[in-house]
Amino acid sequence: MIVLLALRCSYELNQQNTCFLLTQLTWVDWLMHHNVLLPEHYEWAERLQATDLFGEDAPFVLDNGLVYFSRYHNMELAVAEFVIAGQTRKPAHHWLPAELLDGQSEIVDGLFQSTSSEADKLDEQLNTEIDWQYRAVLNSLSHQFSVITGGPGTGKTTTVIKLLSSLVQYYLEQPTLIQKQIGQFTIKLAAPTGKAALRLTESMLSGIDKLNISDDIRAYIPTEASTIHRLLKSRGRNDFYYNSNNKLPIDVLVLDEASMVDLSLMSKLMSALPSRCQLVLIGDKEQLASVEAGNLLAEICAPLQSLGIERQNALQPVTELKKSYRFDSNGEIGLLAKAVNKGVGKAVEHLLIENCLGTDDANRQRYLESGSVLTWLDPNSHSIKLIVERVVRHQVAILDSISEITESNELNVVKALFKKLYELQVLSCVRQSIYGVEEFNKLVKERLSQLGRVAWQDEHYAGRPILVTENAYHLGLYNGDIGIQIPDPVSDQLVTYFIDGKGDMIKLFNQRLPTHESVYAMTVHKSQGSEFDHTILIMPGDDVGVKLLGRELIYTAITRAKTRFTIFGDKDRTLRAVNNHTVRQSGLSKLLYGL
Ligand SMILES: Nc1ncnc2c1ncn2[C@@H]1O[C@H](COP(=O)(O)OP(=O)(O)OP(=O)(O)O)[C@@H](O)[C@H]1O
Repeated sequence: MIVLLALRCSYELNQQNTCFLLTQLTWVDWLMHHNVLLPEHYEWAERLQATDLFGEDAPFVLDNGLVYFSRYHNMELAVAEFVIAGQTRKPAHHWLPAELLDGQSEIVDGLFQSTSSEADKLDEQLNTEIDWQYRAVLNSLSHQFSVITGGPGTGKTTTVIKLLSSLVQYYLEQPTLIQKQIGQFTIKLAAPTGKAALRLTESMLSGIDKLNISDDIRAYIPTEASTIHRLLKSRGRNDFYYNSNNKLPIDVLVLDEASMVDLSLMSKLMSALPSRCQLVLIGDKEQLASVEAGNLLAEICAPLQSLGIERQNALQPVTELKKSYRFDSNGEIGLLAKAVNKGVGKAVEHLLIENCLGTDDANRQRYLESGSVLTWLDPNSHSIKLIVERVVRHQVAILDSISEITESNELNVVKALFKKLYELQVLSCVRQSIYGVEEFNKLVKERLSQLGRVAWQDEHYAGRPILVTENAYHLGLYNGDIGIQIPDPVSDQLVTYFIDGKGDMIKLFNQRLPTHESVYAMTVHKSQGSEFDHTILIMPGDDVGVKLLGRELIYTAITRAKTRFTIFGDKDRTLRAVNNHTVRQSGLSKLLYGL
């Protein structure tokens, strides 16, 4: 029994579940069919609890019919306790006025009056459309723990800036003497990966400029985000300088891309926050969940599903921003994202069929080059070549620009190359297997070498785009960073260039590069937190586990596209994935909301 339970718990962790339902011991059925003598299903709970395997200081926990390794149960309990306490408490900044708890704030009203468009104001007056950004600021101002979730371009960063600027304005309203007594008011920004931290840094810098925030308020709002590991000062695997015994000296933490954070890291982070610290999670609850166990953001946002009209104006800790300011939600990418997200197979099928490219190759190539917003390519060995050709042409244009680099125009050319690089990106659902990342990268290199633009045997070559696959803090490079290899105009040696969040150039000789790979294609998982003008999604060419291929994966891929989205995949397999809503077993939403 012990071995079975341990095996099953480990198996579930590999499947990103923190626990499993005791009633679903399908492996036990199998064993029973093979005459291995085990107790009947209904006897398990009783028999197990009679052993010393369950309970305090024991390896397993049975809670609400769910079996956990104790460690994961403790983490879930800790996260649930933190969230429940924070959702029911007002922020510990005692200088915030009482009327905030009634959802009133002249400061917030002022911030929205100057920026809401006339159309938004009219909508608000007519109550046809709630200004969710406004509600989000009030909601977060009145809770110690809050969440702002929303799809791409719904104004999450803009809302965070308004939230932080109102907090700072309230703080600055205190007389200097009181400010001195309160001490320095410290706000920090963090994200789970280095790439996400860089993107947040970029968005904060441009958002603050757009919103015309005054200099005295600006002085308190950070623009530079760090990774969670760096914020907590990682000392190696799962060990941090800041922890439950040595709390972070901060008053507010904004954590972006929260959907990517797993249970273990979130519990570490929460335990390191002092009781005065306000935590605001930002992210898209519909995106792929963390690579490791748990689906935290979606579970914390669970009450949104049942939020009735009557409660929309009441203060609550979780707010969903619904209006996209980046792409037209009624445009084809927006419609497809919505249809996939809601699992409406008929609508997805309709959009795919309507945008299906016929069988004439010349026509298909032309469309891939500069066709409609949405395109669907039916897969066969020939059409994958069309995508390879498209990427090769893009790559050749990059190679041609590289020859223009000189010592005097280096930074500008490198920036232009990165802009070009982000114009097109192929995403694949899988690494290996047919049409996986590895195969696609090989096909592109092969073609470039046939054209004489690359020597097949060279690992490093001019124009090669690379993806960093580990965090290298000492170099300021992180897992998921993208670089391009270019001959250095000074030494003429091949080097790799990166651009950091502040627009500064990092240049490395290849011997110093952290582990990396070519990136003509990357996995959808790796693309989280990035956007590209034209995104091409390649569905797998064979059946991969249903667990892997769900609507969250396809939604994440679609929402990486800024202006064009192409899908290459078998229609039935694509629709099956859209119907597959990945459910991860966990007890968090039960602990939080009894759901
Ligand atoms: N209320 C608004 N009115 C007009 N434009 C807005 C509004 N809110 C945000 N925007 C604009 O929409 C764009 C996206 O906003 P923002 O970067 O805040 O969204 P986001 O949800 O953080 O995006 P991301 O998908 O990068 O996470 C920005 O150009 C921003 O200036």
